[in-house]
Amino acid sequence: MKLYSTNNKDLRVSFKEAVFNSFPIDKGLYMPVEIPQLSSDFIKNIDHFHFQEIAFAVTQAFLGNEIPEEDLKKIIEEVINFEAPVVPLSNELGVLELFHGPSLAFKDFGARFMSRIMAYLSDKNDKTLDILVATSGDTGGAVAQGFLGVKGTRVTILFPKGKVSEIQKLQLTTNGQNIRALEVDGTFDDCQSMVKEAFNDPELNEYFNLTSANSINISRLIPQTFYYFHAYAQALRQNKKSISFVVPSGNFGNIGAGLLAYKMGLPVQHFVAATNINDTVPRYLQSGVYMPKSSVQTLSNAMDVGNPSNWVRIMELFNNDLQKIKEMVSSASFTDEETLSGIQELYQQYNYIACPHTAVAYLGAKEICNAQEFTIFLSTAHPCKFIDVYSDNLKNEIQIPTQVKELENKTSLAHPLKNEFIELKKFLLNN
Ligand SMILES: N[C@@H](CCOP(=O)(O)O)C(=O)O
Repeated sequence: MKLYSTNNKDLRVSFKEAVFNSFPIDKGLYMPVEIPQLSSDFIKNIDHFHFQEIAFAVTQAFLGNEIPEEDLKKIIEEVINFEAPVVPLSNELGVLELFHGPSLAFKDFGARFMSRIMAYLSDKNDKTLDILVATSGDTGGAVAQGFLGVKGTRVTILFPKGKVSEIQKLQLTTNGQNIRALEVDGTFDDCQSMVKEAFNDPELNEYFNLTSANSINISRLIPQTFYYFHAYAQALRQNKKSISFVVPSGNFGNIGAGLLAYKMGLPVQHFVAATNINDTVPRYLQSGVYMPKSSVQTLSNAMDVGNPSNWVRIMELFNNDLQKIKEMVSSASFTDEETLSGIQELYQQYNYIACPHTAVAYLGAKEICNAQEFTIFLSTAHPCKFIDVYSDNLKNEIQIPTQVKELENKTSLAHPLKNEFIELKKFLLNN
């Protein structure tokens, strides 16, 4: 698999280089030179395959023989060891639950795949791999779980002070071992831009073997395509042939993966990117002017992103043709008040308890849902991660999984960091 940079179409790097360097020096993002196509036979019969088989076929389409079949199968079996069910709510509406992994968020797919791929591809004699990750809430916990105790790696998580939920904070800050957390006095966008700056800093690159575990890294995107194919397989089994996806969107890596799956041959009618009031993309699709804004805090905190990294990849998938994008993707934003009514409505109408991000996706789904097709909205995190958002009657109904109960007795350790790149640099050089 060869990749180019969105800022330099002539550049060619290998998959291994893209995984370990993650962010091209020209500040673009890596994209596959060729989008692999899955055969129409495979797609037609996809309902005969189980999740791991689908994930294997998709990865092999990208990587060819770069990883021998037996080794790749083993990696996939380890990564995909939890379910991603499509739960039907009605004839027209289903919810794809992506929160059954260890950190209770969809980020587990990407983080688990990435940690196994990095361990497999790294040269044993390489110096420690320093993984930097910015999080608005969910990525950090998944990456911590994915890399905890992985030899030869050290993870540094930057998160915005006071802007993640209590459970998310515990997931980020109680791991110890090779995982450390920096509590930044700023927003997620500040954390993300500090991390990006680190990749372009000559001194840091001389001392450290730096890479990213955010969705700017292409190895996060590949595994996030798996569940779109698997959802389609499940829809076929439920006799639904025409489907659309509604994706709660922050950094746009999740919907980016869905659109990649579509470009690989997955039959999808339409995508909706549902956002909270951090609405850079909905505004862009409406006005044609791309104007990122500083992110603001909302109840769906993992989507508090003002400058979504992956939008450039989506543009690239459609040859930067805004009209073509609009034919396939629409976008809508919702306030916190609407999100809370979405949560209530889902509970009252379907007896379903959704996290705030999922509720935003549900509101987006309501806008396009129709009798001719099956609309699947993605549920990206378990509601227990946002327990303070719910009214008492709902709170009491939320089952708390063991991994969350276990967090309660752990000690939280985070290093405070001013919102300045030089502070991050000093921390990295001195610790
Ligand atoms: N929603 C994210 C923000 C980072 O996004 P990523 O997909 O690039 O890792 C989070 O929960 O941290």
